[in-house]
Amino acid sequence: MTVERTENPRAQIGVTGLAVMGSNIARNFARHGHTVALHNRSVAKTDALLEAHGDDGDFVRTETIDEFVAALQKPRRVLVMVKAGDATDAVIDELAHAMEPGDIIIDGGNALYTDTIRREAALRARGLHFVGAGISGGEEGALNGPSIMPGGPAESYEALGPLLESISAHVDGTPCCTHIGPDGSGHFVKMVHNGIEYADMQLIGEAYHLLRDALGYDAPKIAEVFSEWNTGTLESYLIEITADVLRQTDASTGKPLVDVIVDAAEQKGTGRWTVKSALDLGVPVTGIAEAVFARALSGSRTQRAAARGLASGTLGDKPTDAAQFTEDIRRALYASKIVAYAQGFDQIAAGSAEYGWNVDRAALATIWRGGCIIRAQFLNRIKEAYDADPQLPSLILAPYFREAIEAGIDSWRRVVATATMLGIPVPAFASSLSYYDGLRADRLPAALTQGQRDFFGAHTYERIDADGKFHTLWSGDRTEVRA
Ligand SMILES: NC(=O)C1=CN([C@@H]2O[C@H](COP(=O)(O)OP(=O)(O)OC[C@H]3O[C@@H](n4cnc5c(N)ncnc54)[C@H](OP(=O)(O)O)[C@@H]3O)[C@@H](O)[C@H]2O)C=CC1
Ligand SMILES: O=C(CO)[C@H](O)[C@H](O)COP(=O)(O)O
Repeated sequence: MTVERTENPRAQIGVTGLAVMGSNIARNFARHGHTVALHNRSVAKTDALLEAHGDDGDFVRTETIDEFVAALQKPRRVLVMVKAGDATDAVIDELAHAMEPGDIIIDGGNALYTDTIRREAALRARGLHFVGAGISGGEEGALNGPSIMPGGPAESYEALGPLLESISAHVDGTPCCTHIGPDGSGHFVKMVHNGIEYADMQLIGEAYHLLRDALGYDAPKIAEVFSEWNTGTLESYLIEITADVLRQTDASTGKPLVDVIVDAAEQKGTGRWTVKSALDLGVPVTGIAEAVFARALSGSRTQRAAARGLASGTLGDKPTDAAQFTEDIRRALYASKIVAYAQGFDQIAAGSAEYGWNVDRAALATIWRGGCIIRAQFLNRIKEAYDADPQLPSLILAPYFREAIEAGIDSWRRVVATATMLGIPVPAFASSLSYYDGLRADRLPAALTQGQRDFFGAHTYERIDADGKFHTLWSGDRTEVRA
């Protein structure tokens, strides 16, 4: 370990923002043999990191931004890991004043992609390279290998890629880091990653709810079910940690921890951003939207307290074959999960087309196989599907996923019907099934919607048997005219 205040530019990378993520990524860089300059607004965090983990590698301690920048080899590379929003702008502004043309600023926080587009343009005008990099993996991933989604100029990736790839997770020898595309693309795909994370967590939550309230299983028993599921097609980080959380006993009460945690889910904003962006792009991300709304409903504590005891209507019988119903839930979870990922990848395709990013969905699935929160066995299947057909209109149409859904469709319907009859809310299971049924429908009721729009607003409609737009003279003689 070298801990010093120096003007010698010997650090290969600087990390500013040494909270949970930044401190662990700094240690990860150091453990991979890179000399790391450390900076944090309050020096206490820098010193705490050096005190506890200075032996991890070669660090350069700095207190001010000028000192920090002076410690870096040229072209200078600084990773910013601070709170998204105003704090990120403040730090970038301070760095930009101290850095020189050709230097690279990487924002590894959960920035809103439109902020990244703005920041990239502003810094480019000053000759600086700006890389908005989505980073996923939480505390453990940051230390041992996250999934990294860097956007920004391609030439920045040439200077940066090997460094970032060295600290990322690796699956089958392939780094979980690749250049995503220009400006805001890296943060856009990280945002959608988090949206999918929300949907996946909500689906797991609904499965847990059904096992608890439809089958009467306690938390340790449900943990066993999730552990068993983690040996099959559902194998994933989120299923694995679900079993761990359910197995945890609360020290003060002796009860399962999950039973003493308040049932009001919080959110920092990336799921909400995903849905807002999907609305703007016109992409139906129903699973993600239901997950965001389910968290909002859970957090509506006053309304929930007032509504407790409202009539349920006549409820149905609980399933009698627990093993069969458990298998139904597993299949419904897998089918719904396929829909959630399909919708997320559709949104990425739409964002990529809108902004001209040319995002490679197979490459993205490849780097999500390890390191990130949504890492899962079935990302290999997603990669294969986009490798086979990069223009695939929907993941659901790829042979593997089509067959997986067909194998689970009867279970999926039973689960949604049973949950409805038992009064157990399953918004993500139900909306995913409705999406699937909507997508495969021969004829949707949208024809009626178009007729109504034409009636009250002369908005016109298309006909199935002729080209062009038409309007019916609803307030006249009701004959049809070409619009
Ligand atoms: N936690 C997680 O699992 C993940 C987080 N992220 C993202 O990574 C980033 C860092 O996350 P995390 O490590 O949790 O830390 P936080 O989001 O809690 O941010 C804390 C850090 O931001 C610094 N900071 C806050 N305001 C300012 C400011 N105005 N000027 C300078 N520095 C400021 C703090 O400095 P000080 O110590 O002086 O207060 C501290 O270093 C965030 O954007 C987050 O969204 C991404 C993936 C996973
Ligand atoms: O980026 C992440 C993982 O990929 C974070 O863990 C994410 O911020 C958690 O989101 P939320 O607090 O909204 O549940």
